[in-house]
Amino acid sequence: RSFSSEKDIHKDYAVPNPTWSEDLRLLYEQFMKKCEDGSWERLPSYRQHPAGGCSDFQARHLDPSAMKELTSRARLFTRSFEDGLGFEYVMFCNDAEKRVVCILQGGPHLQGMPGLFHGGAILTIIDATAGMCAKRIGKVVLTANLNVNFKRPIPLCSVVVLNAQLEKAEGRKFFVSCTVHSGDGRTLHTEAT
Ligand SMILES: CCCCCC/C=C\CCCCCCCC(=O)SCCNC(=O)CCNC(=O)[C@H](O)C(C)(C)COP(=O)(O)OP(=O)(O)OC[C@H]1O[C@@H](n2cnc3c(N)ncnc32)[C@H](O)[C@@H]1OP(=O)(O)O
Repeated sequence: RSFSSEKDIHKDYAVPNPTWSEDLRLLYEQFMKKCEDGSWERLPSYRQHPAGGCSDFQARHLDPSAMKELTSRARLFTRSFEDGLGFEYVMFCNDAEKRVVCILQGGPHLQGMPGLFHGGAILTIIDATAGMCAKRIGKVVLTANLNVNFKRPIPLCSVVVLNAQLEKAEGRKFFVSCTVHSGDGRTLHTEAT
């Protein structure tokens, strides 16, 4: 049985839904404004992304017969929650500045310590944002190394802003830094490379 209907799999989830808080909506509108002159671009997001450009990689790492069966059931991890319960987010990229920003509201199913965002969930969205920043340049990217400093806990269901910046490219290696700030920009919660 597939986990999602065809309709859900092909829906773009990087748009507001009724579970979004006022804070997330406001940030979304601010970034959509920045997209108007073409410097920033909103990145659509699906439960299953097409494997375009990955076929060589898949052939090298995956068993083709298992792959066929898996494909119908697979979902992007960050899009595998019901609306409002997990990661509610939208990414925006600025290719000239080699930056990707992710605005995120972490839902109640991402709890670690009571009332706080789970550290693994924070790492997940950092990995996805920094990975997307590298993927704007590389075709297929894998994380080789992820260093993180958790500076201040993130209250569950609050809104945060991730800022990923490509620092340098060395052959096929990309070095990306990423910070997580509170929605109002006052608190640095996490920094990673
Ligand atoms: C088109 C599809 C769209 C899909 C939907 C889009 C949605 C999101 C967008 C992207 C988001 C992605 C974010 C998620 C990314 C992940 O989490 S991937 C999963 C976790 N990672 C892995 O499973 C990787 C496992 N590791 C490997 O496969 C390999 O180790 C490697 C590929 C990383 C490297 O191996 P290899 O290719 O054999 O290279 P090496 O010769 O070993 O090394 C090359 C250079 O890299 C340096 N290096 C290797 N490992 C590390 C490390 N851990 N730390 C630092 N540096 C490392 C190594 O020293 C070599 O450097 P030099 O060339 O010698 O300078």
